[in-house]
Amino acid sequence: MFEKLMALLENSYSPYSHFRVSSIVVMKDGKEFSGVNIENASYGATICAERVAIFSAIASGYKPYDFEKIYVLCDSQQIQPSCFVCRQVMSEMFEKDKEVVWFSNTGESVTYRICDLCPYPFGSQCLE
Ligand SMILES: O=c1ccn([C@H]2C[C@H](O)[C@@H](CO)O2)c(=O)[nH]1
Ligand SMILES: [Zn+2]
Repeated sequence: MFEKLMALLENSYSPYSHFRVSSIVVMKDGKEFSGVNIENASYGATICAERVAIFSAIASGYKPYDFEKIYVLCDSQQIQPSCFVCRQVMSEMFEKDKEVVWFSNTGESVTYRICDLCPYPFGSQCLE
């Protein structure tokens, strides 16, 4: 997975931050979807790699809880965390015991459960 994520970094469109991120989601049926961060001159229009990967799976017809695991690589020697917008999206799409793996560009990784990264999530129950 680390090698795939490193190769995927080449697709990152990050001319403003020069901070490249790649992500791969693995579905319960084994299918994989890729994402990279895609920036914009209107900075707020930027989207993170994690959400591109997750939304790509949804656009292909997958549903919430079809997701098994998400891998993320930041092009940094230190392991970097996903932002809280991505965590919010993960918490809606993944069951709470599923795992997120964050890699540095040296191949080091840490693994967390979604429920530990999103301890008090805003969810559909809040809208009832
Ligand atoms: O969870 C995150 C946080 C940031 N980025 C990207 C967005 C932007 O292009 C760059 C700097 O914030 O990193 C991600 O891809 N995922
Ligand atoms: Zn994010």
